[in-house]
Amino acid sequence: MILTVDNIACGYGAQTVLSGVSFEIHSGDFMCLLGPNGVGKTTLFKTILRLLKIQSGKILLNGKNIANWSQPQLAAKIGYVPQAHTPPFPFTVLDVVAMGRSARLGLFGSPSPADMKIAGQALETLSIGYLRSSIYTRISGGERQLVLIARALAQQPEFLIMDEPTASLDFGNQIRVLDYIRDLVTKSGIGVLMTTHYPNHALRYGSKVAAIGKNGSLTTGAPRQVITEQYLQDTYGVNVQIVQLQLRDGQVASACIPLSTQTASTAEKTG
Ligand SMILES: Nc1ncnc2c1ncn2[C@@H]1O[C@H](COP(=O)(O)OP(=O)(O)OP(=O)(O)O)[C@@H](O)[C@H]1O
Repeated sequence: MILTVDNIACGYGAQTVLSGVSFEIHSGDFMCLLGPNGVGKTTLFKTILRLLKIQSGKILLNGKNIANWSQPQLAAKIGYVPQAHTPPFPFTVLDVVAMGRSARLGLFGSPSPADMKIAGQALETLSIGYLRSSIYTRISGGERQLVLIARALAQQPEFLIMDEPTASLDFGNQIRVLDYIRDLVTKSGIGVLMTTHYPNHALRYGSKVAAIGKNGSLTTGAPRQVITEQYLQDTYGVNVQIVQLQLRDGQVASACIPLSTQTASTAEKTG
């Protein structure tokens, strides 16, 4: 299965946020999307999910334009993990996760016992089965994020679009969730597109990276080719060094170390 974003422009009303965006995600890809605050990552996601009207260009699944697909049709293929939010109604965690099943059923479909079982399994997979009867509005922000991931998994999609899924997680849960997503990609062949503000997450976990620069231009490729010291300096205005390390298990990994908030050129002038 291939998700193709073909030269799209997206935004709000007459205002264009991003244009000329093209990339492909294949089953088994773990693509990390990097870019500064406010550049348009969430806008792009909402456009792919057809929550926002596309301004121009095409989005294709296996070569088929999804422009006229119904939401349940799309939900059977693409799951979405939004940034954690507090909903107005105090649903139980299990009900929230079961909504992932309802997304596939349409507006009037209600989840069957089999759907509730899949929802319960999604909670167990993320080791949060103990939260199933808790009220969603009364759990922590990190727990809510895990519940939203479980909801997307219950949808059993072929692609998963995740908007900063680790943003409110503690260090341990960040690594557990990223490990879990990588396993899911490797074992089940699902394709993932995930935003992160951490270049190290993209270097360590991404099989591909799409990086949006300050001017809205998008570069895609292998993590080490796209995440360069120059990209990070130009985009975020920080002086960084990317180092290669041999890990205890023999693997070689790259990591990005911030040196200071001065750009390289400022550092040269003042140093
Ligand atoms: N509902 C909206 N109506 C009009 N403009 C919006 C709306 N939502 C976002 N924007 C604008 O669109 C631009 C892109 O916002 P978006 O949320 O896509 O950025 P982002 O890259 O996801 O940012 P962040 O990294 O901070 O989450 C911003 O300038 C924002 O102010």
